Amino acid sequence: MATDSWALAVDEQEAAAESVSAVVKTNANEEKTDEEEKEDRAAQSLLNKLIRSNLVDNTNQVEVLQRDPNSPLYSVKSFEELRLKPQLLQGVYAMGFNRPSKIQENALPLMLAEPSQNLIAQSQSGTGKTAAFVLAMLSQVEPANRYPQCLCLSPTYELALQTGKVIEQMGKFYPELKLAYAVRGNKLERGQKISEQIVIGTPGTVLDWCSKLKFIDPKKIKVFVLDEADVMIATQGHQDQSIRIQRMLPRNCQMLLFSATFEDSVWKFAQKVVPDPNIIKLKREEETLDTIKQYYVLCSNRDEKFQALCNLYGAITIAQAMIFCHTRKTASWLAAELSKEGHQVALLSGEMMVEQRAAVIERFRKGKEKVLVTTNVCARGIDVEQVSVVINFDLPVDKDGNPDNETYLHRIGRTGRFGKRGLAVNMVDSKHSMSILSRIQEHFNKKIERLDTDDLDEIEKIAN
Ligand SMILES: Nc1ncnc2c1ncn2[C@@H]1O[C@H](COP(=O)(O)OP(=O)(O)OP(=O)(O)O)[C@@H](O)[C@H]1O
Repeated sequence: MATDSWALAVDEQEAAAESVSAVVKTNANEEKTDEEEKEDRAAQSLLNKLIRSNLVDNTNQVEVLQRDPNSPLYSVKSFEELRLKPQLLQGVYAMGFNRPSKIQENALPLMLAEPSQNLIAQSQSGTGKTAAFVLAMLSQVEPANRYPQCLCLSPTYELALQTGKVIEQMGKFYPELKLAYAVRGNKLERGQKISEQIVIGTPGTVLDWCSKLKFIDPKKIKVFVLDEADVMIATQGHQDQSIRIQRMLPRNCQMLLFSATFEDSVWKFAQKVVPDPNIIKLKREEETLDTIKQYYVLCSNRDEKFQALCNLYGAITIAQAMIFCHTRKTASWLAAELSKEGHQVALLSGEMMVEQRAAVIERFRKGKEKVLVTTNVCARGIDVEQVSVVINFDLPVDKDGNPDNETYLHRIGRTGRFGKRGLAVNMVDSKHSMSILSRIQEHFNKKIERLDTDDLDEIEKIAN
């Protein structure tokens, strides 16, 4: 154990603490993990929405499986071709959209077809799913009718608000159109009926409003949207509630389900809530290590790692860099030490509120800081395109201490589109982390070269 790294020791301490509480409260702990996972994914999703300034392009193939082979699906190249109502077209252009995104050009003709079609659609975050289903809802709603006709489920209050904003923006040329939020804390008087035409909310409250409290007549719903299905199913409760809501809707109600990822569990859930679906899948772009120069630096402890990082600092700050640590504690420590050395660094940490995190990322994106210190959990799913240097202050490992190859690839890989050159430096400070590095190297079959940070010529070499 003496040769093991500090990070490992921290890991072990944390794991030990976790197992103690697990023994004390097994069931509660399981629920908490579930809840934490949901919060983590929901926060991530919200963060992406807050920091996203435009559409994420995707050059990969779209897979379309149509329910009715006799109605060929052709994708549209312009919003005009969709024959949207004039107010909606106005709304779309007012938002600055010139043409449909890939998922929109495939999904919209299907969602707007007569008779109505059900759809399960998967496409990575930021590709225009929200705008797609908002257009579908707004196309079907009849503003003159003062009762809920479209129902949209979101995993959290904050995500519901974000979708609500899109509905408001896109529907702004329909002055009579109103939106209600079915979220905890939004209390209505008993016996009241909702007059808003679109209701967006979280499953628990929507279920109460449809059944117990009868604020909504589910039989009048024409379009049912289940957004962020992958985030939604991270909580068992949400799945059951969504299914119960779906069962109350009329048979001819259009059911639409959207998800950024499509693991088996999402697929199973999707099939339960969307009968006879058409399916559209847009694959995520593959990341590769082909254009990345990978190095490792051999150290014997955390202080040496810090020293090596300081030696490298001039070279890495030619571009923007992200430094990954295993724990929040290390990240905070490192950011503080770098600041003491006079370096301007930003810290992105799990303790921060989502809004604070979004602000940190925004500043970094604008180049206000050149170095961002963070942990993996925090940075998962965040694409900061201009980052070309990644330092693994701690190598990515899974819960069992094995190499986490997927995270390694995600941290330093590049998609075809951003195929610029990049640099990755891995800090190794024990036999254990050396063995992790070897396994990562073997897994990707890509050589990771040794770098001596005391050798100025070598540092010069990597900087160019
Ligand atoms: N056709 C378009 N043209 C230009 N911008 C668009 C278009 N459609 C959507 N956008 C913009 O692109 C960004 C991402 O879109 P959107 O939020 O709909 O993606 P999403 O796939 O729903 O993401 P998530 O999975 O995070 O919910 C938003 O800022 C949105 O305003």
